[in-house]
Amino acid sequence: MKKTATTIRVGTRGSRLAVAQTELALAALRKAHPGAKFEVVTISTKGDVDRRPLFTMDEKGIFEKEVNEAVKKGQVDFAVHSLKDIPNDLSDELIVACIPKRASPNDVLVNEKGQKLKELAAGSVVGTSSLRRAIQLMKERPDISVKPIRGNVETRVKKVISGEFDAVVLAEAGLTRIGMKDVIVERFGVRDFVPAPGQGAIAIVCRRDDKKTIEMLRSIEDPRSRAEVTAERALIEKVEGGCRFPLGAVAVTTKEGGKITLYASVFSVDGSRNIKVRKTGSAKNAEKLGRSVADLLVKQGAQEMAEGWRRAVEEWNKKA
Ligand SMILES: NCc1[nH]cc(CCC(=O)O)c1CC(=O)O
Repeated sequence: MKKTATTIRVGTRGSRLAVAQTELALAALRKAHPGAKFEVVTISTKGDVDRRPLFTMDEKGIFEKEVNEAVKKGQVDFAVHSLKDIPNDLSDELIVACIPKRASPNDVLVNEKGQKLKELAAGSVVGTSSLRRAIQLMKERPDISVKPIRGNVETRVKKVISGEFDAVVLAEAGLTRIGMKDVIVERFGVRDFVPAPGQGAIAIVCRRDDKKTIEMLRSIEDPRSRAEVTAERALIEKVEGGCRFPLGAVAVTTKEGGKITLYASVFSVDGSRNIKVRKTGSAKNAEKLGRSVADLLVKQGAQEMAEGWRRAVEEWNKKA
């Protein structure tokens, strides 16, 4: 009798972006494993009813955690996430088994009128819930008003179209993946407007002891992307955990390959101080590069800045 292939269950959040990313990963996996059968299991989480926290970022990854729980329990074989949304301290039973080829890490400005950041009228209301984006916007344009915005990517775009916001800042990767890149007006350079660590990368999480799945996922691993995000995440590991702190970090593989340059940027609460660091190192030792850039940041006072943010965020949360 013909043996039927077992179906591999794939967990994802239900947002349009999460589903699109899962389909992208599956398209690559199907190519590498033509015989394999996949079933997408949408795990609806609290995050999908529009409850992402605002500026607090305290609960980073809570919704992704729910999906990872399903992996742990064996309800699904692996889960597909935005790397940027999953915390460094993954549960011991789980691993990031695969980083597929990363999309652009850049942030972009979205609005209806085709206005670049420089061209927005004074007093324009720009939406973002990221401290990192907010502080970089305010530094460029102290005369605009940066306000928190809720909702998933398409909701945020709708809020610009409806006129509730004059513009929003989003990740180019997310907009592109859900087929909405035509609303992009301006693409910020990663050295001027430093993205979040891991931005643009997809992480596939599975059980550490599931050798078969790990092996299969390895077929779509992109070593360059892995090295880049490893450097970025090693950096946040060493600088105050990264939460509640507007830390930008992006690693860029050099043209010749083999080496990566890691750019990092942190701001003080009032935006008056900005520490920017850059270092190039071997892609083979990406973790070491991340740690050494962290050391450079700390030497220049990043830890004191982080403490300032911790206090400020506590105050905001009390008021919220
Ligand atoms: N926090 C939400 C989130 N998580 C991943 C993306 C986009 C894709 C990515 O950054 O990899 C977004 C939206 C955004 O930041 O615009």
